[in-house]
Amino acid sequence: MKPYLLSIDQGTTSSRAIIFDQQGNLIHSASQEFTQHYPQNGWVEHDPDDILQSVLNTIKQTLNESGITVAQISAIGICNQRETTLIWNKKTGKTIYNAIVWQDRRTAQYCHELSEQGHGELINAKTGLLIDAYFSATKIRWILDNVEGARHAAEQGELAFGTVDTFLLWHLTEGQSHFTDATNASRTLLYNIHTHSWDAELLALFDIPRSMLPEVKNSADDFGTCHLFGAPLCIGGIASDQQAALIGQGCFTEGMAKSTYGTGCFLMVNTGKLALTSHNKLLTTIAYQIDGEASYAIEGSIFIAGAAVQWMRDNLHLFRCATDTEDLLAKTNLNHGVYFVPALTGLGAPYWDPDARGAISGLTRASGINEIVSAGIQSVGYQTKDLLAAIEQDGISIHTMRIDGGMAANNWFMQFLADILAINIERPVTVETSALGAAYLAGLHKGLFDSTAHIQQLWQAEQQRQPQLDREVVSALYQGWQDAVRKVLVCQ
Ligand SMILES: Nc1ncnc2c1ncn2[C@@H]1O[C@H](COP(=O)(O)OP(=O)(O)O)[C@@H](O)[C@H]1O
Ligand SMILES: O=P(O)(O)OC[C@H](O)CO
Repeated sequence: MKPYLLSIDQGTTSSRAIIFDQQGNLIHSASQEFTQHYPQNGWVEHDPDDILQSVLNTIKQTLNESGITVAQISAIGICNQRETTLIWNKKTGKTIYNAIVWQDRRTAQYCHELSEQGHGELINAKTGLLIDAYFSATKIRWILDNVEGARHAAEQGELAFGTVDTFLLWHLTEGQSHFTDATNASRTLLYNIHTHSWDAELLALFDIPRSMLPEVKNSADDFGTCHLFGAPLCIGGIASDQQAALIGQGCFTEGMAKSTYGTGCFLMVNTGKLALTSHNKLLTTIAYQIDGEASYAIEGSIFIAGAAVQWMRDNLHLFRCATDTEDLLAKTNLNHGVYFVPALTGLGAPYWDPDARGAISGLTRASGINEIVSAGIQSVGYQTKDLLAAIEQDGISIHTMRIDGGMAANNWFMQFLADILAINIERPVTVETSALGAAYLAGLHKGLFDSTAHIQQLWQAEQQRQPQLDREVVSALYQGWQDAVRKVLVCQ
């Protein structure tokens, strides 16, 4: 009997290994943070060894602590921070450069040139994405152009590229599997989301050899076998973390929405079989691919959400622990007039301004720590409202949104979201939704779940919040936010 699923959630700031049962209950988890490297202004890197070791450590820890044996695990699911780019030697498995993280802005100038040259429309039509340093392609190109000998080695077919899923898979299968899934492929700027293939024209544009790229599979598929933990373990599911959260939140029906509040915030709406094109700078992306059939989502991506809380904690030392913010917020009126625009790594959707930088405005002699912290947390709600407005302008209306991620644990924030967005907000019992989504995919592959409808029924609300704040108050607060954002924008 193999009643459990093991999920790996390799995120931006930490790695987690979580064991779930077949009802989607979290049985045991282990997590490990790792170091962020900021070698230059706007650059963000991870040591590939930290990524790998933290994953292996947490798997061992969760197995040891839970007492669950490998023989009781049906399959592994992997979900991962998206877009982050790694390149390694196919023979040795050794990476040739650090992982360039999704937040890294080093290729912003090159992206600007591509836009100036008029490539935006073609790229958007094929990939559903916009030209931005966020995605993998320009990071791959940067490594090939800046690491000595890399381009030559790539042209000789000696190098492999992967997003974090592919990198982990390579090591978990000891070099046997060079695969990714359609959701991860859809974040590279190289994958045609309509023809479901790596796009020759885009590979030529970015000057990236085809031989580096992994084979693209379904999100629930046979990704290989891991022999590292004493007995063979099938790897049966892979999805990028935000798409995995959509799955873990049971958002399989067209129009269902989730928003994940981790380092950044990623709001996704399932658009079913329709790859809807946004006219408001949202992304079109593959939500999941099962049995050869892709479902799509429209997405708004905010680069700094929980990271603003982290920054206020670590750089300004305004509180000791993220959970302390709730007490502080409970004591603070909403109408303090302070706005914090957390453009610490530029602004994502719907502004896409890599050169915008953060600002705190509206300070008076009455302002203090409480007001600044409140402004920081409110900024995540306002940014979500910016996304919701763009989604509505694209013709989609949302009445309920399911939330998850570290910051979703904050009850004050949850109520503020309901108020400022004027929609219902729901939080599930299992907030580790990305890991859960990856586990579900692995379970689907193994036949533990017979359909996505089966998975959808497992979702349970832990808390629901309705809007309470007066509309005029909401409108005045949001107006103040829009004024504050205008002041930091560089690309108008
Ligand atoms: N109670 C809280 N209130 C506000 N923010 C929080 C709270 N708990 C955690 N966070 C924020 O959530 C983030 C961690 O969420 P997580 O989902 O683990 O992120 P990631 O997967 O990006 O590493 C941190 O940036 C942290 O500041
Ligand atoms: O690791 P997270 O949870 O911050 O998610 C990061 C996103 O996948 C970036 O696109």
